[in-house]
Amino acid sequence: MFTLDLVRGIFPAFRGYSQALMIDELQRLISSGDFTLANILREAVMELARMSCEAALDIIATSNENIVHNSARFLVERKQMEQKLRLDVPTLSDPLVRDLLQESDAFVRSFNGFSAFGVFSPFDAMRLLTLISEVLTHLWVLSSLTFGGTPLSIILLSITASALPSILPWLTCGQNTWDHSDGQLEARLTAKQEAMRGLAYSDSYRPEILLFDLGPWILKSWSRARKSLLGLERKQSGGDTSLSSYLLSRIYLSGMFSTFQNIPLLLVLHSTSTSVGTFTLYRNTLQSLFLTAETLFRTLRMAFQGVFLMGAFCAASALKPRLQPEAHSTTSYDPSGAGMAIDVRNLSFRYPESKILALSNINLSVKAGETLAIVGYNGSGKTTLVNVLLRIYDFEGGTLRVNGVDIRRLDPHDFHAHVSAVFQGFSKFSASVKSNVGIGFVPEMNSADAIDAALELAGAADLVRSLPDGVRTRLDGDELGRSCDVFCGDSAGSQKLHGLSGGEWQRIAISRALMRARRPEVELLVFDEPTSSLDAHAQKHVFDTIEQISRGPNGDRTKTVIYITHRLATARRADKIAMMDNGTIVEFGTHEQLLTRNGRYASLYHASV
Ligand SMILES: Nc1ncnc2c1ncn2[C@@H]1O[C@H](COP(=O)(O)OP(=O)(O)OP(=O)(O)O)[C@@H](O)[C@H]1O
Repeated sequence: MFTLDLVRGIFPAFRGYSQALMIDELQRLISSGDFTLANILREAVMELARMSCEAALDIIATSNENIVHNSARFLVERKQMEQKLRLDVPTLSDPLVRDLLQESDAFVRSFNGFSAFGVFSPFDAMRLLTLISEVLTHLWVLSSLTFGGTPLSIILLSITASALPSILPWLTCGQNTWDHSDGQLEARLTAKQEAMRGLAYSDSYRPEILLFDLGPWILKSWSRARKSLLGLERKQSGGDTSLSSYLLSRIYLSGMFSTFQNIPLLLVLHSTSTSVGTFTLYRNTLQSLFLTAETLFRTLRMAFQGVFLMGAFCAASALKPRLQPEAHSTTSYDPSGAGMAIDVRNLSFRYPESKILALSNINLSVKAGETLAIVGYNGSGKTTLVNVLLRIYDFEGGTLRVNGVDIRRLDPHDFHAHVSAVFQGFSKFSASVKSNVGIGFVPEMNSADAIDAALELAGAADLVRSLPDGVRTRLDGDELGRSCDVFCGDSAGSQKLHGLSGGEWQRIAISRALMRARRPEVELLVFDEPTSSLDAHAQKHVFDTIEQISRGPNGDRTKTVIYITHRLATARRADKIAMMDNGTIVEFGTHEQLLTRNGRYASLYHASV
């Protein structure tokens, strides 16, 4: 590629030189009176042959460059996506990391084309080579002409004529020559690719992406759309057209006609000894030199920015997720078969850039298979606590042990494989019911039986049956999901998005959690206000289901369950209750113990029943 790019830089000067020879030949034919159509045709055929050779070389260089460029683009973009999906919430909360990722993203996007986004990609460095070799050959041609005795008047006339066109582009706007064929497919692929990128970059979806381990699936879907899009772009840029039509398009017929435009001039000057070919070559070379030098200067300026952004990309690639333990201290989750035992001592937590602790002095102990209800006033820290327990956030002080092991020694991916949850701000994707539920357990995402079973357990089966297309009905999701179809295979044409009520969405989210909650390896189920929008019947159904799936075939508890609720009549079903206030657990015990204590829980309970 380096060699081809260097050689391509010589083409323009060579082209000008060849055309000058042709003009000189025409001048000689006219001067000598040997001016026949056959001779003219012979010259034209020779020029055509030269142009064909140049075009053939150009085709090889362009297609070679396209292949290398597209592969590099894909690899760099994929690495960026991979990196983004690997990073956890604490890492992404760091403003320095965010800045670094933004610069790294600018570097990745610079691969989309020369000077796109005003930045410089490594491929522009290749063009730098072409530009340098072009400038050098033009200079060489000019010096050989100048020292070959070209009259001063011709030099001055040439400089004036050459400077004008290089000023003109500043006064005019570029034309958009984008080909809109395949526009629909391109729009769909772009939407899919951007939606997947949106998912990877979204903060609001991140808890579910981490918990349900959606990273590999997002990366795969993005890769598929990206690859197709790159193929389409190649087709649009002429990469897939037939060789003959491409060859014709690369032959500069206009250049050839401009040669013939000189014929009247030749007729006027046929008696003088001045070579019109030399004059044309001089004028064209100067003109090209001006334009190339201008581009070279612009490209060099961008090179500095490019180097800086490449540094950011390398630094971002080396970032390590903060929750990832060091390899030497990592241990794997040891399932108890009876649920997850959780022990929290003096735990504290602070949101990034916050001065006050959101959680302080948290102490609680839940035995394997027990049910814990977390209750308390708004803003008391309930959601924050479960997010720390779910390893979405790291804690600042204290200890958190699961099955007797320090949670900081567990790989978050390993830990999350044993957990299922419904988050308070669960994601609402503008996608089919099937996809919205299926992402709860990606390996069974396409299993109709698994999805039906999850819907049945969550009490959402009747709701889905009443939808126009059953599980294939596309739902009207939240902001990101609404802007485009985020799931591969969901693009059922222009099917209208179907809206759901808050309670109906909640059932979908519960079904999503139940996709994996039933699995034997899952030992902890967390529900953050799972039934806040459900009617009394639906609420009972959900809690009966949770009770049912948390027990094995012989009725023994096999999963620990934690749920947040404002309905204290529901909380009393739990083995233990944690009453939270102002970021800490102020009361902890069974329903009866807390009532006997006649504290804050008792007063809240009496107020609610
Ligand atoms: N991302 C955040 N950054 C900074 N502070 C936050 C953030 N999220 C929550 N907080 C603060 O942490 C405290 C606890 O919030 P949390 O959502 O855990 O309360 P909660 O008990 O779940 O409330 P609710 O019952 O209303 O759901 C609140 O004061 C809240 O403002």
